[in-house]
Amino acid sequence: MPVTKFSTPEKYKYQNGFGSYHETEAILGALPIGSNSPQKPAYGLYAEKLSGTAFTSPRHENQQSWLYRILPAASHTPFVAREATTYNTNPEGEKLHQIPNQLRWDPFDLDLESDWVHSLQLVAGAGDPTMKSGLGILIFAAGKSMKPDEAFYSADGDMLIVLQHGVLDIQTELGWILVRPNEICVIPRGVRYCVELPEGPVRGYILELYEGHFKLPELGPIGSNCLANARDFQAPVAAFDESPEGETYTILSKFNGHLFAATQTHTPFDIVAWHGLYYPYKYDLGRFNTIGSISFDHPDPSIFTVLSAPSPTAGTAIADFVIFPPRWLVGEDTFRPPWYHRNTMSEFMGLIHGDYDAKTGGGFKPAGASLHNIMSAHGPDAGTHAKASGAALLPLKVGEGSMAFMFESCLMVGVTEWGLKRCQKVQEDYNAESWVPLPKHFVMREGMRKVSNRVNGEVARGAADIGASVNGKGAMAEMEGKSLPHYT
Ligand SMILES: O=C(O)Cc1cc(O)ccc1O
Ligand SMILES: [Fe+2]
Repeated sequence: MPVTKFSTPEKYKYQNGFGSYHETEAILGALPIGSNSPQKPAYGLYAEKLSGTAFTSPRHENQQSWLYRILPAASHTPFVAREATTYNTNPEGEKLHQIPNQLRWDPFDLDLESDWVHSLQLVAGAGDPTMKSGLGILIFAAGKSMKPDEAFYSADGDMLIVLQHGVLDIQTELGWILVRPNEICVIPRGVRYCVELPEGPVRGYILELYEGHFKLPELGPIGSNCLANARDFQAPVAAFDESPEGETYTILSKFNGHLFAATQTHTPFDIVAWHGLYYPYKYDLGRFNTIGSISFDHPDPSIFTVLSAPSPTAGTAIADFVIFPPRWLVGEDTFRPPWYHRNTMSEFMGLIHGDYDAKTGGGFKPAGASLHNIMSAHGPDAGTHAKASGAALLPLKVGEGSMAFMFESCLMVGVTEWGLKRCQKVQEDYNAESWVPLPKHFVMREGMRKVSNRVNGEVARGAADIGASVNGKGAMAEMEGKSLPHYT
């Protein structure tokens, strides 16, 4: 018998705010007042708590929600393993390739045959969901809606979904979320959902965070606004279905990367009201208030951080989600693209649409990806360098119609067999196309003196000429009366 959905027209309503305590009811009076678990909740509903952090997690990190539903989530048959030999999104099950090479992938194919659950492919990862450590990077490409009698959840982590193509209409236990191009959404660990594809095939990237939760980055001297503003994050309002007699529903669980299924005779989408801090949300990347240098030099890309999942080390993220939106470049006497770089963090990049200003050679395409792992040298390709070092430095808008992004992690990211081989998208000529052609411009000419900076404690002449303070005094004095070129 086909499942009938009785969702209310609340489908496209949201409540705004990041980390806000939300409360919502689809029937007036369904939320208890002044207590969480009354002896008899209104309308015969059951109260159920969904904990996203330990009970004893400090107040500023504690995330949980109270749900008021027709039947508790526990009312189902035991889970049984499904597709045990074929389904694997687990870094432990796959042999991860830890390699120092720069990697770049051609666009991942659309897949018309798969639904959301079966479209998930682990491309890279670090850590282990059983230890709640690390992260997984997945690609999804689906062409079919999940069945209306199915719901899926991941016990492994919070999923940050970066949509590259299509539209996701996601029915979650806590309400509906419509994800459109240039929007992202986060579905927390354990929340059950069903993905419908109202406009055909979808494709994109997922960062699954096995530990902690995403936060807005600190703003430091930037002040109290800019980057992603809290009010632009949108959480669903409660919306529920009722289950007609005789229907069976399947709950699919991703548990340590493997798939399990249980059945129940009532819809999992039966939450009439909820309140709390643990809920799915979406964000339109177009609302990001991008900031940058208005004088000289290219700042660190951390100024483009949308969301950050901190590690216990201050300022060091298990994963940062960073975007490169359209923006003005006005830097004077500045090489404007990203500098050449080796990083203690790993950098996985993707492109939602348009071009990325560090790679103009055409090899980094929408729906493709790149990985510059820990200390893997990278930077602008030869063509970009030639163009940018000779360009007239007029104000320039870059990235018009573009959106590149980066998952940056303090962890060494391993690449799966699928990511390295089976997907057949790895570009063999990435280095050869990008950096090997870089010409050498330096020529040792007559009149250029090789000096050592410090000879018997005295400042060497060559260093003083460029204004370096070699012995902590003296050299800067020579600068007096001179100004740096960008202020002339
Ligand atoms: O393209 C990259 O590698 C990402 C990146 C962008 C930037 O503006 C500065 C540093 C950096 O790693
Ligand atoms: Fe980089």
